[in-house]
Amino acid sequence: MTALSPLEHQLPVIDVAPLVAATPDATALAEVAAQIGAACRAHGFFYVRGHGVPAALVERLDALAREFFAQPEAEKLRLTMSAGGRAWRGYFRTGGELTSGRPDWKEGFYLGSELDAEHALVRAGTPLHGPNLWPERPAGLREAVLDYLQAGTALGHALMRGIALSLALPADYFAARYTADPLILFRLFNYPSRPAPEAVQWGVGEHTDYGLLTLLYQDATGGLQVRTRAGWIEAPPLPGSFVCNIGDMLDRMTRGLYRSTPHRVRLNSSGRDRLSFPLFFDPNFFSRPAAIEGLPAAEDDRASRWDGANVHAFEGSYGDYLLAKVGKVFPELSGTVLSP
Ligand SMILES: O=C(O)CCC(=O)C(=O)O
Ligand SMILES: [Fe+2]
Repeated sequence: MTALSPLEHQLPVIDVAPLVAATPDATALAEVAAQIGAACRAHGFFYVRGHGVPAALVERLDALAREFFAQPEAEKLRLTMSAGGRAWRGYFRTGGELTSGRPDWKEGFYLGSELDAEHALVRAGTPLHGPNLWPERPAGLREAVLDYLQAGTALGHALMRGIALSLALPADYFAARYTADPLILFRLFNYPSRPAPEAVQWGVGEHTDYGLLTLLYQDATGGLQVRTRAGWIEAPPLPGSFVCNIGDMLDRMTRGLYRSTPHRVRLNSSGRDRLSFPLFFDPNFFSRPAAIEGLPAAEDDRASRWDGANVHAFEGSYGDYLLAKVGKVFPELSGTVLSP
């Protein structure tokens, strides 16, 4: 593995304004699609700007999330994730998530599309679907999260149009098959600056994301690292942008052409909290992600994958894939959640 590079932006920065525009310009669209295609083939990671998510909304959510995490742990634990049942919503404390088999040094508040208790999927006990758990304080958090989910989901749809065009597919290729009703999961993370126990080496250990796209807001602290083909590089914060990365299902659908790229987060020793908010834009829970026709066969990359999985070979729905992963990450809950 080559040495880490200095803190500079090595990943491409793509202005996606033509994709989110109400009346897109065909030439500009083709140019953005080409940039997205090149970034996905080379890295599976890129920054997006011109995305249309208002800066004021992001700042509001950052301030409210900071206020939430600053509360005493006992207060946060009132919304503990175990109480959230199958919906996988709520708070888990620092050390409560095991991304790659070891505790991560972060605390998190786990959210997703807001479905009320009467929704048919919730009544049927569908895992990962349900009402969010909302704290009493800060009072504005619910509204800010819901606004952000709406804006982030719209951006996810726009980027998927760009990804379809970059593969010479119709712009609605993914929407027509997988994302008319996408699975949206969202987290507020805080990586505290306090020292971790010796056994804990990462804020988040090496992993890939499970679905289609992840849209990540990170504050000004830094710490995200990406494993490119040439070795680990930093993905430092770039104000006003989101980091976008490809998940396992897009790797599967493109037969490995668009790589689900491993990444991790350093321990935070900056002296202040590091906040990050990943929004996971994923295929519908019941859909069965299939390879796009006409692409060359995928290489078997199991040996180089963090989890040894073969994303090209599993059978079943996206929900099946996700539940198998999630049960490993939160062992405390797997018994309750995975039982019928
Ligand atoms: O916090 C970050 O910067 C990245 C988090 C992440 O990789 C994830 O939640 O999948
Ligand atoms: Fe991730």
